[in-house]
Amino acid sequence: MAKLPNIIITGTPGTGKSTHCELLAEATNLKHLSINQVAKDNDCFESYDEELKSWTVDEDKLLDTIEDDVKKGGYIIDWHVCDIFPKSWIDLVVVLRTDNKMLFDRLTARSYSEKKIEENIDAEIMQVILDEARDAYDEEIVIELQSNESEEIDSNVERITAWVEQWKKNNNESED
Ligand SMILES: Nc1ncnc2c1ncn2[C@@H]1O[C@H](COP(=O)(O)OP(=O)(O)O)[C@@H](O)[C@H]1O
Repeated sequence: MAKLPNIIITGTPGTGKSTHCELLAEATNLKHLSINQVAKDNDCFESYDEELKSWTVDEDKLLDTIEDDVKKGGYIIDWHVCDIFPKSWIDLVVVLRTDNKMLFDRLTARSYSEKKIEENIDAEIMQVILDEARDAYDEEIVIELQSNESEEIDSNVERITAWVEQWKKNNNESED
């Protein structure tokens, strides 16, 4: 069977991860793996933060749950945490970035608490996730893409799709 790459689409909540992942899954034959959904379906939650109204994920259990599938390749991993996946699983890391004002509007529309909005906006300003991605993976596989306008969604998806096609050519030569 043809080999397929694994891609992480990451970014602060509201930057457009799930929107990009859905379109990318349609454009390629990779599968969208929403880590929030996997954690819910497999009871990978550890503790609940009342103030932030969010769950902490049991990362070991989560990795055990997805390991056999993801190691085969062909997944688009959708999560705001990017640095827990073993380097050997991952071929490309896309970090989505959004202007603070737009991100504020998107998070407000989600009716997040003031504290949760503030924490996320601060994280975006400090480029926390981009730095985590750069620390965890080789520099050349981490790309930063802007996600402010809807036209950018299309061009980002096109660009990543082209990357997938090239990866497939480079990694399945002997099967042609
Ligand atoms: N590049 C963009 N331009 C315009 N709207 C966007 C863009 N990216 C995301 N959105 C909108 O922002 C909201 C959050 O997007 P979503 O994909 O759910 O983000 P995430 O999965 O990162 O939390 C959605 O309403 C989506 O339509």
